[in-house]
Order: sequence, then C-alpha cells, then structure tokens
Amino acid sequence: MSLESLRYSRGSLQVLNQLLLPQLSQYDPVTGVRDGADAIRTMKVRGAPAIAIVGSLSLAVELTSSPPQQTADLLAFVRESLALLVGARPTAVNMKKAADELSAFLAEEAEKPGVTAQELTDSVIRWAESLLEKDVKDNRMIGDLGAQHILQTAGAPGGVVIMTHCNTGSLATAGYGTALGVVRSLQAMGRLSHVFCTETRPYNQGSRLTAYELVYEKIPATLITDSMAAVTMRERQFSPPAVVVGADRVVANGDTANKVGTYQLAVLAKHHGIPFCVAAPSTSCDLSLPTGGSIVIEERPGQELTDINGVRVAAPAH
Ligand SMILES: CSC[C@H]1O[C@H](OP(=O)(O)O)[C@H](O)[C@@H]1O
Repeated sequence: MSLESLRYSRGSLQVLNQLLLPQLSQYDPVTGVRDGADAIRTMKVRGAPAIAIVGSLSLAVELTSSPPQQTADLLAFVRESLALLVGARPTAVNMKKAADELSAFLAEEAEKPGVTAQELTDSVIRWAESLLEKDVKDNRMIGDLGAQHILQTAGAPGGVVIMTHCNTGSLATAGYGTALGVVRSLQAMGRLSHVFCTETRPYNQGSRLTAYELVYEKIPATLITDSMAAVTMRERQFSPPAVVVGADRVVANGDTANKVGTYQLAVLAKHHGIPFCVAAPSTSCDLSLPTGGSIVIEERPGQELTDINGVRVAAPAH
C-alpha cells in the first residue's frame, strides 16, 4: 500500500499536506477552486500530475456543492476557475493541458441540443474524476515499460541500482508514481538492488517525500545529499543501470524541464556512462513549444532556500 496524495469521493476532497511531511501526516480539506489553487501555489500539493488532478477535482467539489443554475454561469465559472488554477504554478504543463482539454470538452457538450446546466455540470465532474483512474493506469504502464527498458540495458541478471531526484511517487501523482513507478515495478519484478534518492534542495522533496515513500514500502534505498551524486555514481556499481527522473514539462524536441538539480545529474550520468531516463506521462508533454527555451521556469521565494521549518540557515541578504 502506497501513501495517498489525496482522498476523493464525490463532493469531498482532502489532500495530504506535504509541507508537514515527514513529521506529520495531515489531510486538509479542499472545498473549492480557491482552496485548490492555494494548495498548489503553497506546494501543500505538488508534482506535475497531482497538480492537475487536485486542481480539476477542486473544481468538481465546488460544482457538486454549488452547481450554477444557468449554462452561461457554468461556462463563465469553469473558465475563470481554470485560469486561476493554471496560474497557481507555471512550469508543469499538466494543469494547463487539463484546462485546455476540459474547456474543449465542455464547449462540445454545451453544443448538444437541449442540454441543461445540470447535465453539463455533471459532465465536468465526471471528466475531472476520470483523471484519477487514468493517472494511476498511466503510471503503472510507465513503471513497467521503464523497468523493462532499464533491464534490457542492465546486461546481467540480478538487481539493478537506480538513482532518482526530487519526488515522483504516489505523492506527486494519483498513485504509483512516474520515475518512482519505475522503481516500484523493478521492485515488484525482484530486480531492484538499491535506490539512491537525492535530498533535492531547497524544498527537500527527496529527503522529506521520496525517502518517506521508500521507507514506508521497505524499498532498499539510501538518501544522499545532492552533492553526493557524483561520488555515488562513481563508487556504487551502477554498471549501466540508470538515473531515472520525472518531468514537469517535455517539449517538442525532447527538451525537459524538471526540478532544479536534474541538469547536473544528467551531466554527471553522461560523464559516468550511466543511462539517464525521464519517466513522464503524456499529460506532461507540451508539443506546442518547440524547444525548452520557451518553458517558463518557476522562481520561488528566497526563504524556501534560506529557511528550514521557519529556522534561518543562511545569512540574510543585505
Ligand atoms: C511526477 S512529478 C514531476 C515533477 O514535479 C516535481 O516538482 P514540484 O515538487 O516542484 O512540484 C519535480 O519537478 C518532479 O520531477
């Protein structure tokens, strides 16, 4: 059983407050779109797929509790809500893609003769709910296919050694995970020897979230600092095996945006002759952008670097 990033039933959404992990597992209610956008913006909920799913379900719960009576009001509310949710964080494409797809779906549904506002509302709710099952199904496929790919390059029987960055597990998705899904599939196949997860400063997705998931499921792993990555690659018999990471956005030429620190791992992997793999669902792909130069890279408050749990660990700026 994996950790759950969210708990949903029609009309009710709760999210695991990832700002409090690993010290405290607390589920916070999300009663509507503003709650959903706040949870995403503050990184109470994070991870490209989870952002889109929580954002979409926050719209579904608000529509369940307060369904607009007129079609025009529904269309305006959905449009404004999706704009708010997309604006919560810029780099991961998943929420923008979900917003575009939902908007197109709703426009098509609204063209149907005699359709009522309630029928349209119910369609939007069902569309949002469909993301949950699809995400887990996608992640299991990514995990199995990624594991098979890595084993083909392993060149030897027995377990493989993997390094991963940030958090791409059940806490970043609706379940199973992407890069961590590959780890789970290798473990299920009996072909995982060890995982090295990087702490991933400054938000510490690796130490606070990935290590938490791996320990919770008794997957053999070692937490390393980001600065340990190079010596770990040199000393820990990767052979080949692989560095496997997730993605916030993959664009048309294959350029990939991911958590800061990913680029240096790619350079190190190349230097050490270790395959570097990106595990991401199609919901993280943005073919409208030709190269990575077009991706908006998020910049967050400096306190997320200088403070840990409210305690300053760096000299204040002038
Ligand atoms: C499968 S999640 C992909 C992506 O999300 C993480 O970013 P954040 O924790 O800031 O939302 C990280 O970049 C992961 O690789």
